[in-house]
Amino acid sequence: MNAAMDKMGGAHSGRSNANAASAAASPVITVEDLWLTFPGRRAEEPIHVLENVQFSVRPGEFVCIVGPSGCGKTTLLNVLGGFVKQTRGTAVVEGEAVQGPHPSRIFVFQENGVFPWLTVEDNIGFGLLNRPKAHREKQVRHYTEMVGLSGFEKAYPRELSGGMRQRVEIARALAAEAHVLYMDEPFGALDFLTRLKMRADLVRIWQQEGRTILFVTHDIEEAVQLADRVLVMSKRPATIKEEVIVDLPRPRNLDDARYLSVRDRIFSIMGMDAQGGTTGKSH
Ligand SMILES: Nc1ncnc2c1ncn2[C@@H]1O[C@H](COP(=O)(O)OP(=O)(O)OP(=O)(O)O)[C@@H](O)[C@H]1O
Repeated sequence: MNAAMDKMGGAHSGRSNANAASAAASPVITVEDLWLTFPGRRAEEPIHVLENVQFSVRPGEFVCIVGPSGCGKTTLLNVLGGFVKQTRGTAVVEGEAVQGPHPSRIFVFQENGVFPWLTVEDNIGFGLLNRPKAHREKQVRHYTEMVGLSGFEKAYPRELSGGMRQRVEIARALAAEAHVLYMDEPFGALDFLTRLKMRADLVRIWQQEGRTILFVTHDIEEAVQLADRVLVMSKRPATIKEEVIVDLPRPRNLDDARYLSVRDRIFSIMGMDAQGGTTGKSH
């Protein structure tokens, strides 16, 4: 067991009973000694993106990944989703080494994930086309309501706001019974108020559903608002520099001194202050 894994073990102490139960279960995601280099095109040098990345995620956990722009956050999700093959190391999801995309692991991207030619209900039911009609309809009704889109079932994406389109994507992922949701800056294109609302709604939905979420964001405040645990990546070639447990009750109060303290700790790990300035040191 390496130092990063050791830290994870130590971090479990003092967590709630529910989290303690989750901690006892086998991890749903295990990444060990993961390296990835993209070959250089023509005369370009190869790009070393990931270096000795290791972490694990327990069932039902909400884990955020933050790190400097371009460090490899999306690439890491792409490896876990089976879209990109690592150069070395292992990525195991639900007990199986990742070999390629899998229907029970679903991506929610920043935008343009919904099918513009399908209505809201057909988008949400898309992952259930091979299931009996009655089951599909029940799931679609349930998740349409859960994400607050009742009344918009027959609307097309062009008739919806950006936040509503993201709700369709989230509902589609949940309806398809994805065990693991990979979310890559899903709220990055939304305005500030919509983003705040979407975060609160996502936490509520996650609490009801108990799915495992791995969520990439640039936004440290967003990570601290959402996550059980934040993995802080270093600059490229990226590794997990540190992981920070966010042991705060939900919904989280953004003025709470404990929230601000966790947030500032992550800024400090990244060598920044909360105003976006650099501190000149990172640990
Ligand atoms: N398919 C690819 N081929 C070659 N290089 C790639 C490929 N995909 C990503 N890269 C490079 O890998 C590095 C990491 O990219 P990635 O998109 O994973 O970073 P990121 O941390 O998600 O960035 P951001 O925070 O800006 O979204 C970048 O230098 C990028 O140019």
